[in-house]
Amino acid sequence: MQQTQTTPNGINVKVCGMTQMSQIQELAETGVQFMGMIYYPKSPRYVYNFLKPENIKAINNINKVGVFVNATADEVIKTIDECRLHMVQLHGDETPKFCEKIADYISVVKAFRISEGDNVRWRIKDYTDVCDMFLFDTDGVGYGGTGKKFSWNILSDVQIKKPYFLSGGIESSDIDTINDFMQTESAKSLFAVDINSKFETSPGIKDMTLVKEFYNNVQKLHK
Ligand SMILES: O=C(O)c1ccccc1N[C@@H]1O[C@H](COP(=O)(O)O)[C@@H](O)[C@H]1O
Repeated sequence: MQQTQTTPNGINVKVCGMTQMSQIQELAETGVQFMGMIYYPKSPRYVYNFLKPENIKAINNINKVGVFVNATADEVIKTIDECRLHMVQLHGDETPKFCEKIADYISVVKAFRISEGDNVRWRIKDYTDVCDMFLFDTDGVGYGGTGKKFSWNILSDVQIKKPYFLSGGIESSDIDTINDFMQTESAKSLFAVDINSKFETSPGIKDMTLVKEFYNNVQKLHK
């Protein structure tokens, strides 16, 4: 079976922090383009607390994104092979050199945890030539999955030359704001929205009714 096709004219959806095989299958059947699994042992969504590599490897009907935080290159590469990942999201303090090394093996999404007042242009500049995509999340305590809302206006006036994921505390009620954002210049390279903790009943367990409703609403949006 083929993994999910991405959306050419609208935007894609990534559901991150998946830990339940039945929910992963439900996502794939719904048509959701990307599902993320957290390979960070300190996260309550650490995927190996729930699933074995051989079970993850067997999933072949949705794009599988592995989320890592300051892992070694050996760990990342071993996991790519063990779980047959399609993409990795580097969500820690990885250097451009590290991203470049991993990009020799697989598509790399570099995540930036951004605070108010950050110079986004400066933060991304050394990564543009060594990554495939970017992801923008909110800075906060810990590395991610905090549910803290990202201020999308931080991206205005920044020319982002890579397709990017918008992330950080996105919830169902954001659909109109996403629509408005999609009409702006900043959304030219917007590739996907990334949802996580705001769609959970507990860490790693998604409210699938809420997820499907959000996905269906996003499919109706166009730039
Ligand atoms: O979800 C986690 O536990 C996590 C841990 C470490 C790094 C990243 C993590 N998740 C990523 O965080 C963003 C935002 O999530 P939220 O919407 O604020 O809950 C999301 O992209 C996940 O990929």
